[in-house]
Amino acid sequence: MKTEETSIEGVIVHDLVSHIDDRGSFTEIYRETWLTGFKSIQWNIVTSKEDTLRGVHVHKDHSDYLMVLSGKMLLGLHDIRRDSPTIGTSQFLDLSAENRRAVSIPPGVCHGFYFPQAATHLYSVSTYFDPTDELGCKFDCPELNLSWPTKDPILSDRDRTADNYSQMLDKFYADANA
Ligand SMILES: Cc1cn([C@H]2C[C@H](O)[C@@H](COP(=O)(O)OP(=O)(O)O[C@H]3O[C@@H](C)C(=O)[C@@H](O)[C@H]3O)O2)c(=O)[nH]c1=O
Repeated sequence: MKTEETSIEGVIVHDLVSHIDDRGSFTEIYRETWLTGFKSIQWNIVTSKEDTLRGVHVHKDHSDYLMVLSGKMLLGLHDIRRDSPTIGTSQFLDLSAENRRAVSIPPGVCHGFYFPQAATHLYSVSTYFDPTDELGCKFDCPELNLSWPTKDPILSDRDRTADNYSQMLDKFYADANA
């Protein structure tokens, strides 16, 4: 397993190694000794229909470690941490069943998951689910500087009626006491 830094401090790409043989493949997806930056205490599996977008969300407490098991995900990232050298930086990463990349996302890095085709992803988190740690904004807020390849994706009610960017920042900094 090889890790790569990204243009956002603390977002790490883990290139997983697949062992392929006549039967299929075998891939280690997590070892406690890998530097995901946090201890995973909850694991989730999520299916999404074609043209679904989840997010954009940001967490004050928990980190995410995610990978795609089938299909593709365009992962949009945007840093709002006041103490980060990469505050304001945005980036897209491509994840797929084929490229076997796992990504660690720390608190304070906004993220949205877009699925151009039906997909299943697996992710772990560093704290148990807490709805009060689920801040976010509308996926197409211009301040995110993320040009999604969709204008009208399938969204949850929460994401469709989410805050605008400045409301999200106000809540994040108030909640984070940053
Ligand atoms: C996140 C979560 C949701 N749920 C429930 C709540 C709800 O009924 C259903 C769907 O939840 P949501 O609509 O919040 O799922 P979703 O919009 O996919 O939320 C996720 O989005 C991505 C972008 C992230 O950043 C994740 O951390 C998480 O916020 O599952 C749990 O039971 N446990 C959990 O850990």
